[in-house]
Amino acid sequence: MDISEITTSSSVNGGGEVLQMNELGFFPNVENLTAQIEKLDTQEPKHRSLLESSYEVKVTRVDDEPLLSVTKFEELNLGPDLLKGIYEMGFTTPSKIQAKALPLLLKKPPQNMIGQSQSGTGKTAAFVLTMLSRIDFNLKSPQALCLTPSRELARQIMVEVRKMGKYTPVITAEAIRESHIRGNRSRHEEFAEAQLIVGTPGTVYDLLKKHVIEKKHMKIFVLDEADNMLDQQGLGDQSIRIKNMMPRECQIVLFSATYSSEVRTFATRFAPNANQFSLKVEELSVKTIKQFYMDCKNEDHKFEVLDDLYTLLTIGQSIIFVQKRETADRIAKRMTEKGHKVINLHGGLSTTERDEVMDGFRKGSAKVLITTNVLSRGIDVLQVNLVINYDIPMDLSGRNPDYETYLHRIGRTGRFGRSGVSINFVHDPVSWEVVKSIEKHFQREIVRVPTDDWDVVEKVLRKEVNN
Ligand SMILES: Nc1ncnc2c1ncn2[C@@H]1O[C@H](COP(=O)(O)OP(=O)(O)OP(=O)(O)O)[C@@H](O)[C@H]1O
Repeated sequence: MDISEITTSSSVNGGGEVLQMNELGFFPNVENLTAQIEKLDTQEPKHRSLLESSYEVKVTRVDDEPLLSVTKFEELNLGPDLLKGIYEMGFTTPSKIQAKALPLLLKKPPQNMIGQSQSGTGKTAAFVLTMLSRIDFNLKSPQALCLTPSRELARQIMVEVRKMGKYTPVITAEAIRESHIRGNRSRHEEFAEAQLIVGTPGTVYDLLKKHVIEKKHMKIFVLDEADNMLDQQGLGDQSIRIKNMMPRECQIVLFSATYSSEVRTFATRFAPNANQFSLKVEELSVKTIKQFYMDCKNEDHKFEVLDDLYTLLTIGQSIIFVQKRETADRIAKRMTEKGHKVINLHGGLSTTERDEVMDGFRKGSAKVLITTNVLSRGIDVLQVNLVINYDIPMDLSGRNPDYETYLHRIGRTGRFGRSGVSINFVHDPVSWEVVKSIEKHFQREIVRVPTDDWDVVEKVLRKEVNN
C-alpha cells in the first residue's frame, strides 16, 4: 500500500477524505489542532454528574411492570446496616445504572439481569449490594458467587464488598490463587463458612469440583466483565461449567461496559429471561475521557516519545498498556534505565509480586504502571488521569482492532465523572488504520497531538487532566 496517501472510506471527520503523509511519518496532518481541541471542549460540559448524564440506556424487561428508577438508596428497602456501609463509602446518590438496575436486581422472586453501563459508572456497587442483600446471614454456607477475569479485580471487588458489608455479619472469601503461606485455617474451613465468594474462574471451578465450595445454597451468581467471561476463545468454557453447577433457581447477573452482538446473543441463553440494559455503540465511550493519538515514526520512536513525555511533562498517575508481557518487561527496564520510576504488572509475575505491585500503585507509591490486557478491565484507581496505549489493542491476527479492549483500557481513567486523557501511539499503517477504525466505530474523535512540540502537548494535556 502506498502509505503517502491513505483514503478512509468514512470517518467521523467526514467520509472519503484523502489523508496526506506528514513530515514525521505517515499520518494525516491535522490542520488546526487548537480548533480541534476547542471543538472537543464543546462536546460535553466537564464533571457532568452521572445521574444527570445524557447517555441513553435501553431497558428490556421480562415483565410489563413500569420501570422504577430510584433517586435515593433509601428507596431500595435495604437494611440499615447496608445503608450505613454505603454512606460511609461516600455514596450519597445512586448513579444512573444503580438507580435503574437495583430495583430490578432486588426484586422478589429474583430475576436475571444482563446489565450494561459505561466504564466507571458504578456497576460493582449494583451487583455487590444485590449479593449482600440476598444473603441469609444465619446460614453459614456459600450463597453468593462472583467471577471476574483477573485476581486484581477479584481483590478490588472484595474490598468493596467488605466496605459495603462492614456493618453486616457477612463472611467472605476470595477464591484466587493463593499468594501466601496459609495459617491454621485450611481452605476447606474458610470456604465452608463463607457466604459471599469472589474469585477467578479457574480457582473457583477447582474449589467447586473438590467440594471445597459448597454450591447447594447458592442464590446469586454474578459475572463481572461478563462479555470477557463468556468469550468462547477464553474464559467461556469455565464460566459455563461453573454456571451448570449452580442450583436452577440461582439468580444470574451479568455486567459489563461492552457486549459484542455475538456475546449478547450467547448471554441471553446463559441468563435466560433476563432484564436487559443496553447502550448504543456511540454512547459507549465516556465523554469526559479525551482521546488523542501521537504519530511515531517507527517502533523505536515510540519509546523515545514515551521517554520525552515522562521527562518533559508532569504527569499524575498513569497506566501504559502494551500487548505482550515481554514488551512490558522491556519498556519497564528501558524506562528505569532512563531514570523514570515505573512498575510493571503482567500474568508472568508471581501472585505475591502481582499483589505487591498493585497495592503499591493503589497507594500511589508508584505513579507509572506498565501492564498488559490483564489489567484492562475493571481496575479502579481514581487518581489515574492518563492512559497510554503504547501498543494499540488488536485481535490475535494483529491487524484488526479489539474495540472492547480499547474501551476498557481507556476506561481506567475518567472514573465516575472525572476527566481523563488517553493517548494512542501509532507507528505504522496498520496501527493508524486501527485507530481510525476505533474512531469510526465509537463515533468519537481521536485527535492528533504532535510528537515534536511539547509545549502544545503540555498545554493540551494540562488543560484536560487538570479540568
Ligand atoms: N453512587 C456512588 N457515589 C459515589 N461514588 C460511586 C458510586 N457508585 C460507585 N462509585 C465509585 O465510582 C467508581 C467506579 O465504580 P465501579 O468500579 O463500580 O465502575 P464500573 O462501572 O464497574 O467500571 P468498569 O466498567 O471499568 O468495571 C468507584 O471508585 C466507586 O467507588
